[in-house]
Amino acid sequence: MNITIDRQKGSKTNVLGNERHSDKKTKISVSDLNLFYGEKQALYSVSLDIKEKEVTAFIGPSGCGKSTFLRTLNRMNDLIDSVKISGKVIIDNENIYESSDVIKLRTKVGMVFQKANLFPMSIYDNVAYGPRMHGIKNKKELNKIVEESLRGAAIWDEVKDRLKTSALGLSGGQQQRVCIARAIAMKPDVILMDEPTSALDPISTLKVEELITQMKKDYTIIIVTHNMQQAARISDKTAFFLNGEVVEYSSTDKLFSVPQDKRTEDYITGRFG
Ligand SMILES: Nc1ncnc2c1ncn2[C@@H]1O[C@H](COP(=O)(O)OP(=O)(O)OP(=O)(O)O)[C@@H](O)[C@H]1O
Repeated sequence: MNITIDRQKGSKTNVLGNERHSDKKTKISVSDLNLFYGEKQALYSVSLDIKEKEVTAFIGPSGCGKSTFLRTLNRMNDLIDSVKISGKVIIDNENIYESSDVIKLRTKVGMVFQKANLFPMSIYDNVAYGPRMHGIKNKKELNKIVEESLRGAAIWDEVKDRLKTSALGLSGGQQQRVCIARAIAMKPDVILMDEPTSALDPISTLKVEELITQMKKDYTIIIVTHNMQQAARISDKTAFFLNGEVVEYSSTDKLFSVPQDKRTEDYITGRFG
């Protein structure tokens, strides 16, 4: 496969991968992270830093640990009994595995899944759900959060006249943007996205990609994708995973134009995976 780097406006790196804006703060620092499902090791000594207000993409063949790693960043793997984790994940100077406040963590680090998973309720109630659970009852305040979140997810104009109708009546692409609005409503710093466009048609995919590019001015975004063109289009940094290890991690331009590792080159040129 030939990867053409078709960067959208706002690219922060040049072709050689030299950062033009290297002043960004590290938001997440992962060191020596190992993860086991029972006896089976799924992540091997993963260490990487993620900068704030950038888009970071994880690519790699099926089963290489991308989603597992993504889920370590807001402790979603805690929900699986057999999981054992060692190593550190530091977000804003705090090791998230040493803090007991998982609810606070998942508010700060929101998540959008592969398939839109809206509740069978109105568009309004879907977006207001999280804030209500956090005790916000004031109607005016909720209206403001719902509008701001839907605007932030670039779907306000499409749904503003049908906020009280079922969210499940929207198209798949619209539903996915409402899911993004639902994540935004919790005012996170970081949004994890696990293959958010894999169930969408090309036009909806493009809308979500444009949205991600706009959102990075406010959020740190980490996306798992099978689509290398997508990683090339929207991410600032890319990590290539293989068999539970990070083989290569660099600016997206550099990784796709001058990969340093033969395995990365083989993968991005379609020799395997
Ligand atoms: N809940 C689980 N219990 C046991 N093993 C699991 C579980 N989830 C994932 N695994 C295993 O861990 C490894 C990594 O899986 P993971 O889903 O993280 O890979 P991935 O790169 O995201 O794959 P894909 O691209 O197909 O989604 C695989 O071998 C998988 O079978």
